[in-house]
Amino acid sequence: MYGAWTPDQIRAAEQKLFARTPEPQVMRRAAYAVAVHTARLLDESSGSVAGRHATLLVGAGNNGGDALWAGAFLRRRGVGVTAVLLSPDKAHPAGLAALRRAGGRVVEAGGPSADTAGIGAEAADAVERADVVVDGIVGLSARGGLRPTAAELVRRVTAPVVAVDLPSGVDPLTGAVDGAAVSAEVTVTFGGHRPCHVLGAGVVHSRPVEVADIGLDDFLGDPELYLLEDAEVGACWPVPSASDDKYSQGVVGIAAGSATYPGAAVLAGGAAVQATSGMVRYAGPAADVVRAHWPEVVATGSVTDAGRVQAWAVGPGIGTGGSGREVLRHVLEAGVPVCADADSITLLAEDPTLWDARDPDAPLVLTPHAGEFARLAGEVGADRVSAVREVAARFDAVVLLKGNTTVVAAPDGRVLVNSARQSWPATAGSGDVLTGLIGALLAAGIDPWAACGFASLVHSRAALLAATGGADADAVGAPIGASALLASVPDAIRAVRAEAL
Ligand SMILES: NC(=O)C1=CN([C@@H]2O[C@H](COP(=O)(O)OP(=O)(O)OC[C@H]3O[C@@H](n4cnc5c(N)ncnc54)[C@H](OP(=O)(O)O)[C@@H]3O)[C@@H](O)[C@H]2O)[C@@H](O)CC1
Ligand SMILES: [K+]
Repeated sequence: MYGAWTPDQIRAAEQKLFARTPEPQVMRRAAYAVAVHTARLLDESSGSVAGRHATLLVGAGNNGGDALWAGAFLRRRGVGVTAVLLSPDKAHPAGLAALRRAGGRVVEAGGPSADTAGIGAEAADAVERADVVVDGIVGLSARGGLRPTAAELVRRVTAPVVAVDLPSGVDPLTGAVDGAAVSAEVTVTFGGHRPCHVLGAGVVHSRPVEVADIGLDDFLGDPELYLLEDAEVGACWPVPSASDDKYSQGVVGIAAGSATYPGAAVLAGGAAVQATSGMVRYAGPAADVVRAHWPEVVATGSVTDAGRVQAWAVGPGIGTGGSGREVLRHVLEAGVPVCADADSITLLAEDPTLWDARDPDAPLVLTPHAGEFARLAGEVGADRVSAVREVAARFDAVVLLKGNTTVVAAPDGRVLVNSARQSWPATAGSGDVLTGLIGALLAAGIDPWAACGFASLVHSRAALLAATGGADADAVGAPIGASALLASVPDAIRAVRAEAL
């Protein structure tokens, strides 16, 4: 598990670090890491370092200071460096002096020669002939979208970009992008990830992210966001031991599907079958169809005669009418962990008396997509993390908000995110598979917050495997349906378990 810290948390840690290590020394360390990664990128993209040209886009604060110092270090490797100053009066004085001492060139972004878009001839030329661009426009103090001159310069960049701390134009806290934003080839950050590296559009704009050690770790404290790694999911994924039988590994009940929509039952039930070796019971009108697809499932027509289970997964395809309502009520009264998805979320939103059926001691997991979330608690908005955290606390439930970045909040405020690295899971029925996975993990006794994290990671890996045939997020893939995703679940589990060895 690793973390991401908010700009406020980073700043608080930074102040403590400065009491131990003088600020200029910290900046030089950060800038040195930027220079190392810039030289590496130059080497990779153009085959050499000395004799190449780096253009620094320099804003008004310390982010620009980092870029200027990095430019000074690059000069020592024989790189030609031009700094383009967006706010000449506010450019970091010590960084500017260091670059000039090292023989770097400094030009203004605008000035008397500016074209109709506000870009001076020298700046336009520096951006055009760069072999690499270092983005020091703005970092942790970014507010709103890029200003016009910065946005125009960014639009003109064609060379690979090293983003300092975060790609300019990406909101540091939410990862949202409003207008132009840098798309980095690599982002070099300091001490730990920022939320924008792991949320929303920020993931695509910043990756891969290199975290440089500048001594900040000692002061960071608990992160705002947690992220799981394949190896720990693999290490914790429940598999049978020598003493296990079908009951000891947890029995999950699937209450999904209908005569009109049997597919939801087949997908959710199939996911539960493949997630663990525990037993799967199905209860609902699609019993025959489920049996035909998954003979190992013990299927009955109604939740009232389903038998004992250690967890329920309820909702996909049950409808929002009276029968769906009674199914949900029965499941909520059962006193075992429940994963409520799809129609059950709509039912909870439309009929608040259903909450009264809930056993307060039994964990509840809600897995809405944005539309279901809006029905339950209003529009998500740009700050998805805060919105999900608030709803988790309000309903005393673990809430998993689906999306390209899945956000999972526990009632105590802990938030876990899973960045899918690609969008292949965005297909009909994919959510039903996720629900089955979570249900099986709940039945196996996994903590609900962790179960959501494990399931969403394996779910996104399965989608990637199904679409591309491998684990490379940048590989060429073909569109998949949920059945293909489901069929890749065992391979995805094997892959994460292999990482744990
Ligand atoms: N903590 C760490 O780990 C370390 C941090 N370090 C570095 O410090 C950086 C933070 O520096 P910082 O606080 O000086 O602010 P920064 O982000 O450079 O912004 C500067 C100014 O830009 C402006 N501006 C705002 N929004 C804008 C927009 N949308 N588009 C254009 N301009 C915009 C606004 O100025 P204004 O023009 O409004 O006066 C703002 O004040 C951090 O990211 C890291 O690189 C390392 O050196 C050491 C280790
Ligand atoms: K930046």
